[in-house]
Amino acid sequence: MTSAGGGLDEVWRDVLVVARREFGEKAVEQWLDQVTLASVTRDLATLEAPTRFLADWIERNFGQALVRMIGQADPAVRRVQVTVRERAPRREPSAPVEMFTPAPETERGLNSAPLDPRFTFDSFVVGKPNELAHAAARRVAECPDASFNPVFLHGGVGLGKTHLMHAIAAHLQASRPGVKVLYLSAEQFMYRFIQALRFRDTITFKEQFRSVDVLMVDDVQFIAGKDSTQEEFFHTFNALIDQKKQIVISGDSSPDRIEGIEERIRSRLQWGLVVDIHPADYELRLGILHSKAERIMATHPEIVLDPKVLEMLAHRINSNVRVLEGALTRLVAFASLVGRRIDLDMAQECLADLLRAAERKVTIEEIKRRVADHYNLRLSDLVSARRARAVARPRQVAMYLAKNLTSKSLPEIGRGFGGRDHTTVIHAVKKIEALRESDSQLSEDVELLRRMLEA
Ligand SMILES: Nc1ncnc2c1ncn2[C@@H]1O[C@H](COP(=O)(O)OP(=O)(O)OP(=O)(O)O)[C@@H](O)[C@H]1O
Repeated sequence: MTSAGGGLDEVWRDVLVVARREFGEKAVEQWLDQVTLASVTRDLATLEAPTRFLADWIERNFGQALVRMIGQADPAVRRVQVTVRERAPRREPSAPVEMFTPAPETERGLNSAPLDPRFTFDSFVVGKPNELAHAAARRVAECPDASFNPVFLHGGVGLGKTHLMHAIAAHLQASRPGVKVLYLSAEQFMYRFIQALRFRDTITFKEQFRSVDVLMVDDVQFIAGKDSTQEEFFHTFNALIDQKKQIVISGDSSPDRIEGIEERIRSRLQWGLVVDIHPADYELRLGILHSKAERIMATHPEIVLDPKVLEMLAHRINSNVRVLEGALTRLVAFASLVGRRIDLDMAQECLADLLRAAERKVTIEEIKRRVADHYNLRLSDLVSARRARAVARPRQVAMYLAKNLTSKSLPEIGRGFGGRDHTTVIHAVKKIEALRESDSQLSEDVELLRRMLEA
């Protein structure tokens, strides 16, 4: 028989007809449809499959049957080998820039989501709240030897998780171009998985994911409640861990707090190093603002910025870094449009809505919940008539916080605590103010609660 040409195609078509009868439509569709008969030389039939995984699988599981089936057309055939089909020249995996460019849908290669060039270690400001997360990220970026596996970064919205993930990927890309890094969001993981299901190409999907050296999945909470995606993620995760490949994952809360995630995944996510990015404190917020302002000034020398504005922003906007950054960007845009110097007046005027929203953020309900949690009380205790110290003191703390962290009036606060009179609220506020001077434990509790509520 010839080594190429129409004869081979016909033989293969006949083989598929027989295979359909023997193995069923589904098996043929899933495995053999992707294969071609490339040559028959003496007793050896050579098939070509698109991937190594598929080639091995077919040789192992269908080899004997295929010898028999091809043998019906050419009785000389005694052996079958399945090789990997050469594709059109692909991107060289070691070409760093290319690795991070999104690929066309049709391409079978493995591509990271694009990285934001601004998200590097150089531009990441380190402070107490994020120093552990930063150290873990640096460690993986400099030495992805899976000694902590997986590394799980978690924290609230806009605190720098994605920034650190991109920084790791960018660092690896620059320093170890031979290492295959795949960075993508959990949503993209799901999308690719669904595409693979749709085009009945889950084998390629599996093979691609299992061939990376470093897998980075951002916002893993996205797969919560999505059963098949979780299942697939679980298998990918295990396969990579078994091969000692580094995995880095980020989520909006620690693995034990992500709802809707299977227990076995939760426990796997906790295997390695779980690090928390805490909300930025005043110093870190100010540091980040200074760093961003310096970068802006470097490219906009015409902008004049009063340093007091940065202090005011760091003080008043404590929701998250993204909002803080947005405020600065808005100021700069405004200043360059109207040609004004950025001082306190201008900032208050330009950011009035944002500053008001930042103040309104904490609610009495949240305060009560946090305080009840902290002191191990029921929410109803805080609005009850009970006067025992174990309940009355936390209630006073909650009122004090409501006075300081919300713009509610004293009567409104009183109403929020079981319809108490505004004089009770004044008493509570004064009491806690005085106790903060003398009782360090109470002072620490209040500070901790304040920080948690402002985060
Ligand atoms: N320590 C930091 N130093 C400099 N910039 C920071 C820092 N932390 C956060 N940022 C900036 O804040 C913005 C939000 O950060 P990022 O997108 O990484 O947040 P995230 O934690 O991934 O949020 P989300 O949960 O919404 O995905 C980014 O522009 C990022 O550069």
